[in-house]
Amino acid sequence: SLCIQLINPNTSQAMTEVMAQTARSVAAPQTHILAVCPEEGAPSIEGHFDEAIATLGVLQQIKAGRDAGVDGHIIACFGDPGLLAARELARAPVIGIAEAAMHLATMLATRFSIVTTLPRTLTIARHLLHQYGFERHCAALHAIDLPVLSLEDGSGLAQEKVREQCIAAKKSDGSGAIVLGCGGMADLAQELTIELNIPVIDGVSAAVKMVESLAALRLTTSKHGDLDYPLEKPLSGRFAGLNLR
Ligand SMILES: NC(=O)NC1=NC(=O)NC1=O
Repeated sequence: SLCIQLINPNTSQAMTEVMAQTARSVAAPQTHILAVCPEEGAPSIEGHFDEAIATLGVLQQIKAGRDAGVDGHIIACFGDPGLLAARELARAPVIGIAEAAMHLATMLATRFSIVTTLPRTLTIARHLLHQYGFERHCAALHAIDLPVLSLEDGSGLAQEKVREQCIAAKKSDGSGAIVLGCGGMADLAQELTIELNIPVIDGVSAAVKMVESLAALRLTTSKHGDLDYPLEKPLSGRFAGLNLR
C-alpha cells in the first residue's frame, strides 16, 4: 500500500479537509492520504510574502513525512511554494498542484486557461508557467477576484464565480481545457468538467495520480546534482529541526 502526504501550506483546517476528501475520492484503494498543514503560518496564501512564510512550514512537513517514510508528497497550494527546496529535502516524489494540473492540461488540449482567486496571484501563476515551460500552452489567466478563504465561507459565492469564469473562458479563450488555480477549488473540477464538457482540472487530484504513477514505476526524486540532499551545516534555532541527520 502507498502513503501520500498531502500538505496544505496554509493553516486553514477547512481547506485541508476539502482537499483531503477530494484526494481520497480519486486515490487508489490501497493508497492512504495523510493530510497535514503547518502548525504555524498564514491562514491563506495570496502573494509572494505569504508564500515565503508558508515555505518554512512546508519544509517542516516534508521533513516529518520523510521521517515517517511516506511514498510521496503533494504541495497543495497553487503557487507550489517551496517545491524545489522540498525536493532537496525529500527522497520520495514531491508534486506541486499547479505543475500537476498544467501537465495534465497539456496532454488533453493544445491550449488551457487558468481560473484562480485574487488578481495579484495571476503573476505567480504566470511565473510558474515560465518556470515549467508552459507559457505557450496557456491561452489566458482569469481571477474570480475573491480571497482564497471565500471558498470556505459556505456562501457558495466563490464557487459560482469560478463556474462563471470557466464558462466565459471556454467561450473566449480558444482553450480546450481549464486549470483550477487554487487548492480550495479541488472539489469543483468533476462537476464543471461534466457541465462544460471540457476537461476542468484540479491539481490535487492530478497530483495524487502522478505520485501513484511514479511510485508504480519506482521513480523517485533525483538526488544527483541540485536536488541532492542539502549540504550538512549547523542550522540554528527554529531551523535546527530541519537537519536531515
Ligand atoms: N492562487 C491561489 O489561490 N493559491 C492558494 N492560496 C492558498 O492558500 N491555497 C492556494 O491554492
